[in-house]
Amino acid sequence: MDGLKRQAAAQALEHVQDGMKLGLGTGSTAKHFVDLLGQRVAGGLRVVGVPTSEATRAQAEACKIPLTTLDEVDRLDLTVDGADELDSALNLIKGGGGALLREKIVAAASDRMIVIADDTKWVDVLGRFPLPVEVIPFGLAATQRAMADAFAQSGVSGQMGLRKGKDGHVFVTDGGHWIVDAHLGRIADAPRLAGLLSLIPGVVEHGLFIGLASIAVLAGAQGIRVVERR
Ligand SMILES: O=C[C@H](O)[C@H](O)[C@H](O)COP(=O)(O)O
Repeated sequence: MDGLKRQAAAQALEHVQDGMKLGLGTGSTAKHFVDLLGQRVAGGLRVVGVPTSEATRAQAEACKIPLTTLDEVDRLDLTVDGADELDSALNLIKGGGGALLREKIVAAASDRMIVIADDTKWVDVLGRFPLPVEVIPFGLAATQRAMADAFAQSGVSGQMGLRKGKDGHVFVTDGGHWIVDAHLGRIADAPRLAGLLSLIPGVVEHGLFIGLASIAVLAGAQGIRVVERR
């Protein structure tokens, strides 16, 4: 699986040109991209990157990739990031690693977003992967009740769980928030659910990325498949 992730990352690297401003994704697939990009930078490629997490920042610094921020640059040319699930409309579930908020800010500030993944992430309908929703700790129960209402209005239901870290404590995001994972199974109308979740005051951001990805590079046993958003 790791080999497939690296193949997808290598293919995405072909879209990178000298002088580009890049969004650098987070997760085990994006990690390959940052690693390969670092090799190109060492070979003379000139780019600047905006990392989508503290983990990616640390990796990029170790690879000597020049970094910037969204305060210093206007738009980014391209973001390359992984996904937990994607469908044929190139709508995504992201946030399995807890980086969804910065990932979405960076993707939204980019002219293009390329999603890199092994082809097990490709699904007919989003939702088998639990949907991460980043929330403010204050008023958690009220936020979860509002989330349950949003689920009902968009025709889905399921258990919600507050994410815990490996140490058993509540997982805290880079932004200091918590994550509720919603086990919905099948999200028939992801754009509608995305809109409803965005209206809830205690929800900082959710892991549905609607209309942000322009290209998906999927690596599988049969080779690489490139899908463009219609
Ligand atoms: O928060 C994490 C990100 O959204 C990741 O891009 C996503 O979880 C996919 O990660 P991986 O490439 O490790 O499967």
